[in-house]
Amino acid sequence: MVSHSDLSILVLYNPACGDNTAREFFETHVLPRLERSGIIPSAVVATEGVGHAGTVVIDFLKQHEGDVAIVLGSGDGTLHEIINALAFSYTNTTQRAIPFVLVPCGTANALYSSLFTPSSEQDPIASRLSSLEAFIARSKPKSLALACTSLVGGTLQQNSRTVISVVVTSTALHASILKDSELLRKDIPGIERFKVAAQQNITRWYRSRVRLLPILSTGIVQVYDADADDFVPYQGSLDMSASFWYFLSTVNVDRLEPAFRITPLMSRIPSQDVSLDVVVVRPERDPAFTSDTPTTREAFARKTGVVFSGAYQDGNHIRFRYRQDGEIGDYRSGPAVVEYFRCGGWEWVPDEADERARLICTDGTVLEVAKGGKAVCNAIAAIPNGNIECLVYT
Ligand SMILES: Nc1ncnc2c1ncn2[C@@H]1O[C@H](COP(=O)(O)OP(=O)(O)OP(=O)(O)O)[C@@H](O)[C@H]1O
Repeated sequence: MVSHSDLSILVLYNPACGDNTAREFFETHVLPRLERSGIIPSAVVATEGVGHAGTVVIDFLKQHEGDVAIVLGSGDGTLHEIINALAFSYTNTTQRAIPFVLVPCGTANALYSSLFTPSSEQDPIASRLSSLEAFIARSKPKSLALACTSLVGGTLQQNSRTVISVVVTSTALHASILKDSELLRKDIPGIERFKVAAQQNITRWYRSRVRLLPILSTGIVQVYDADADDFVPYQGSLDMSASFWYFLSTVNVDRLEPAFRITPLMSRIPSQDVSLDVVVVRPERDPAFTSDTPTTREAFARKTGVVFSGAYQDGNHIRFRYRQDGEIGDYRSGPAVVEYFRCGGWEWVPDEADERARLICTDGTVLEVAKGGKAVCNAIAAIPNGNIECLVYT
């Protein structure tokens, strides 16, 4: 195992993330803790704006060709920026492993709160230093899975691009929430803004064609079976042409906020393969559905509060089923409200007439599929450029 003195350590924090206290937290807790352990960073840098984190990391890697570690004080967005800079702005010819020490300083910190389950009993400062303590104790870092999404086809050339996410890739309601919540950031800096944006979008449905892609190593798509309380091979059609209320996939995380456990099986039944967990809500599966009208959508929206409540109750929403009259609850039988898949990837082909269906969220950044185009998302184990493996101390 590499000792700390053989590592080049970059300490990097985003002073503008979350509630703007990363600098203070690093000066008061992180840097003194490293010093007390005799660990001397090669550089300590505060990011200066959008994109800066990626530049700093690439410069650091060019200057330090041996083993490195990055102590990162930020939210998920800064990690996302770094990974995308490594994928698309870094010329790399050798295989490299880049371990991150995460210090949660952002708004939601989905990755950190998935890796270190939050507990109200824990000291609030110590609870933010768990990855740092694992690094100091020289624990073995764990590999991060990635999701690679390409926006392809369509007429707008400038929209053809590829993005890598480390937390979430979504369309439908979640992408709408992220788009609208950015406009609320100034007035509502905390995670409350996601709830406000959810209310603004709760009655929307998104028309699209979807194809679920099998896990490469097994050739199958799995679906959660509430009776078995386990994944089983999915026997339904991998192609869906439908209205979607929710369509969201994650890698690495079982929650998007400390208490919002949207893909709980990510941690409860860890995947042995390179895969994504996908949660889908198709309103037309509701036994009470007859036709798509504004009234139907409003009635459905009134019921969906239960789905979100379930996600906040330790991810219980994945057990919910429809009663014959369309009521949603933890019933013993009936169609699943949330379809929960584990697969190798997915394709999303938005209906050309449905503008909002073209939104794709990758780790909080909202992109748009060109009219007539599609998004293709695949789980990958490492950044393809030079095969860079990203790891995290846990
Ligand atoms: N000095 C800076 N001033 C303003 N913005 C910055 C600065 N440094 C970095 N940024 C930008 O801040 C954005 C938000 O950072 P980050 O995602 O880490 O925090 P967050 O949004 O508060 O948390 P989370 O992603 O967990 O919700 C990033 O997109 C990054 O480009």
